[in-house]
Parts: sequence; structure tokens; C-alpha cells
Amino acid sequence: MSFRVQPAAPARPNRCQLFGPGSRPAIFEKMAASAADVINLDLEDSVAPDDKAQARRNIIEASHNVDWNTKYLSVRINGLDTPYWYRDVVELLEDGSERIDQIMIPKVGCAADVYAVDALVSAIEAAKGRKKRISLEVIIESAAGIAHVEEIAASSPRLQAMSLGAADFAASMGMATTGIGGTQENYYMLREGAKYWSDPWHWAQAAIVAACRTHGILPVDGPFGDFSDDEGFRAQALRSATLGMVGKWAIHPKQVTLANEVFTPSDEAVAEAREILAAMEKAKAEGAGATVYKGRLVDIASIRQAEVIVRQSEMIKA
Ligand SMILES: CC(C)(COP(=O)(O)OP(=O)(O)OC[C@H]1O[C@@H](n2cnc3c(N)ncnc32)[C@H](O)[C@@H]1OP(=O)(O)O)[C@@H](O)C(=O)NCCC(=O)NCCSC(=O)C[C@H](O)C(=O)O
Ligand SMILES: [Mg+2]
Repeated sequence: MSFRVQPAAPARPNRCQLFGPGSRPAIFEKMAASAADVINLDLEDSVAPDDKAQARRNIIEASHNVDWNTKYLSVRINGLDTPYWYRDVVELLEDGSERIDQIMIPKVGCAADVYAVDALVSAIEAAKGRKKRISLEVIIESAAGIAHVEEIAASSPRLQAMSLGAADFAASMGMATTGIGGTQENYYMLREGAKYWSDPWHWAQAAIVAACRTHGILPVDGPFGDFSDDEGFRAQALRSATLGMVGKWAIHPKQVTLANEVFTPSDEAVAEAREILAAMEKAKAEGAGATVYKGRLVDIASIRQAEVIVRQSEMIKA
């Protein structure tokens, strides 16, 4: 480990972030009643330009009137290249209730984007005497965002989470696909006439996880567009979890259960992690730093791996 100890990410469950357009208040109660850990009310791309102002009012009203229970309540504002974003922040924090936990900034391209929102949020919090400190989350969904991912992860003490937005990311990168996440038909290796599909999102996800883990931020996988494809969603989510991401967006309520299942360590995984910890305790008592568990090497690094699973499980149960 470096002399600079890796900071821990916020200790709150973030297995599923359920999205819904701010222009569709009829679904707000359903979102609040869902099993998602985080609710993202959207002012950005799921809201038509003519509906932006009303969507803001809907979200402000819902922050007062809907029982969000234990949900982490986040609002996605419009991008910093639009005329909407500053009014999103001002109206949400001047008129919205203290129930709002977080602001999500889309299409972040550099640390200064986060700085701008942080400055505005800080001024409004002070002016209005808001008690709860608003946290920030960002979406990496452009070439600039992924090129500057590490400086973005380091940009603000308010920053808690970072997601990959596969749709805008693909557009910004000029990727030849209209798919949002998952397997892409033309991204394959060929061997002896057989096709082996590879994962075009992998490198961006790995870059996000590394930046997030360096700076104590929650790495999150974004949307999977085809909500009729449960197995495709599950496969994408399993890859993300294996890489170190803590959760995934749901753009339809049926994806919530799938995400929760994948990002909750299974009883078997937790039992195995505890057995590894016990095996290492025994090894330590015998003066050894390594031992054999089920025919494979476990050593002091295995303790850290097992602790990730146990900690995640305990945090979700708490
Ligand atoms: C995708 C949808 C437009 C589908 O809505 P709908 O046609 O109403 O679906 P269903 O008829 O199958 O709905 C079944 C029941 O579920 C309720 N419902 C629908 N959506 C939600 C929701 N998001 N949360 C809670 N409940 C919901 C319906 O009312 C039905 O209820 P009932 O009648 O009582 O049975 C819609 O799901 C939707 O709008 N989804 C979110 C879209 C969104 O927010 N998109 C933005 C995020 S993705 C993105 O921005 C891309 C990203 O930035 C990137 O670049 O990658
Ligand atoms: Mg987007």
C-alpha cells in the first residue's frame, strides 16, 4: 500500500439507482416504494425542453410531499453546456426540501465542471441556511470525461459517486452502435471461424473504478437500455460487480430486483469469505502468512479481498 492510504467510499448501499423523468410525477410514489437504494429524478435527457420548468416544480413538490423513506434522493440536473442547469440548482436548493440528498451532474468533462456546481451549491446552502450538506454524483459519458476521469474523481469533497453513461459515452466516442450497454454484435474476436464477443465498455469501467477507488468514490454502472433482456442486464451487472462497481442504474422498475441480486453478496460468497478469514486467523496463530484453502493459495492479500465481501454484506444488512 502506498504511504497515502486508499480512502474508503461512502458506507451506504448503492446497489440500484432507479431513474424516472421529472416530467412524470405519476410514477414518483412508485419509485419511492421500489426496492432501489437510490432514486434519480431526472431533469436532463428524459425531459423535453418545453417540460423542463414544470419538471423542476414537480420534483420540488415531490421533495416535500412524497415519503421517500430511506431512499437516497438524487436529482439529475441538466448539463453545463445548457441554459437550464443553474436554474435547476437554484430552484431545487432554494425551494426543495431538506429531503434532497444529492445532485447528479451529467456529461462532466473536467474537474472545473464539478467545481462550478460545488460553488453554486455552497453559496445557496449558506444563503438559505440549509442543514443537510448536499452531495454530488457525476456521469462519465464523454471522451473528455474518460480522459480526465482521475481529476474528476478528485474534484470535490462533496463527490460520492461516479457512473458510466453508456449511451452518451458511445455517441461522444463515435462508437458504431445504438446499443446502451451490453454485448455489441460487431465487437468480437475471430478464432478458427468462431466468434468470441468482447466487452467494449470494459476499459472505461476499469478506468472509472480505478479513479473512484483512488479517491474514495462509489463506482456505478449506468443504464442497460434493453429492459426486456433480463439475462443481458444480469450479465452486464455481473461483469461490473466483478470489476469493483457497487451498483447499476435501473431505467425500468423490473431491473431493480436484478441489480439488487447481483450487487448483494450471496450467502455462499459471504460464507466463503468468512472461511478464508478463519483460515488466515489459524495460519497467523501458527506463524504463517499463507495457507491452503480448498486447494488454492490464500495469503494476507486474501484477507483484504475477503473483507471487501464481508464489509459489503454487513453494510447492506445494517
Ligand atoms: C422506459 C419507460 C418509458 C417505460 O415506461 P412505461 O411504458 O410506463 O413502462 P411499463 O408500462 O412497462 O410500466 C410498468 C409499471 O411500472 C411503472 N413505471 C414505469 N417506469 C417506472 C419508473 N422509472 N419507476 C417506477 N415505476 C415505473 C408504470 O407506471 C407501470 O405501473 P403500473 O401501471 O402501476 O403497473 C419508463 O420506465 C421510464 O421513463 N424510465 C426512465 C427513463 C429515464 O429516466 N431515462 C434517463 C436515464 S438513462 C439515460 O439518461 C442515458 C444515460 O445518460 C447515458 O448517456 O447512458
Ligand atoms: Mg447521458
